[in-house]
Amino acid sequence: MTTRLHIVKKRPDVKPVILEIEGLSKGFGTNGPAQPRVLEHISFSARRGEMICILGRSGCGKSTLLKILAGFLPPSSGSVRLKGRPVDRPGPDRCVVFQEDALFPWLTVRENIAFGLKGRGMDHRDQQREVDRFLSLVGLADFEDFLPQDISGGMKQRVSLARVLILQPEVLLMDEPFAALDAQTREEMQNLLLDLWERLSHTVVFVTHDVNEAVLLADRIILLEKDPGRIREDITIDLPRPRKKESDRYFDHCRSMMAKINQV
Ligand SMILES: Nc1ncnc2c1ncn2[C@@H]1O[C@H](COP(=O)(O)OP(=O)(O)OP(=O)(O)O)[C@@H](O)[C@H]1O
Repeated sequence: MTTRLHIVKKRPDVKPVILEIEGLSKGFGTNGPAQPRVLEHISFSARRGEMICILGRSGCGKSTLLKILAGFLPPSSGSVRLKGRPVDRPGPDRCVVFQEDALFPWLTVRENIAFGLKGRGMDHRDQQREVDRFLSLVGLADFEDFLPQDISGGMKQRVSLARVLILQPEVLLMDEPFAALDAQTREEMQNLLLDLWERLSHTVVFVTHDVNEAVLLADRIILLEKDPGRIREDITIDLPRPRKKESDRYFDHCRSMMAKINQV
């Protein structure tokens, strides 16, 4: 008797699309025919758990795009949908981290992280357990009683990350969150973000004008050109993780991306 071996090819682990941006344009002011559009015909989508970097020169509309995704600004035309639902206002399924920290100065590190959980109907003990988990995830367990004024810029950004991730958003929106930090702290924060992203599997849209940062972080880089802000290229970064900044492949990707950004 002969036995047949059926080799079943495993399907690649393709995650569902959760964020869809379609035909999005944005102008400010009167929007008359003479009014230039800041963003034009922006369309892309993000799969669950993807890390997407929006890369472009200053003034190309990166922050405007992020504010529209957050629901802080309406688009002039086009649509944003999250899990099929239109995004037309801020919501708990999207959280934003900005460059400048937005912590409550009168609350301790612990209270800042716990703040968003209030009113969510969570049992007090579960809340405290969750805060402990996030304090430890961002390495601030020993600083829980400190006020923001008594911790460094990098630590403030750790609190900012913890206080939004504890809310378990579908999408984390980040607008040049580490741009104001010194080089070493910035690298620590990039590694922390990657570590948290791998553990928590949220989708990230990260705005930056720093090519090295984009190549380090992104599954895909969406390169924007300016006047008007349009997608020049949607580039998959196929470098294995963890990425090593000293590797030849990382350096080659940065160089090629630098050449692309120099053309926009
Ligand atoms: N509320 C507003 N009213 C009018 N114009 C605006 C407004 N917000 C942004 N703009 C204009 O839109 C353009 C894009 O701004 P945006 O901040 O989105 O760019 P950016 O790529 O994030 O720049 P940067 O990297 O310098 O932060 C700029 O010309 C800016 O002046």
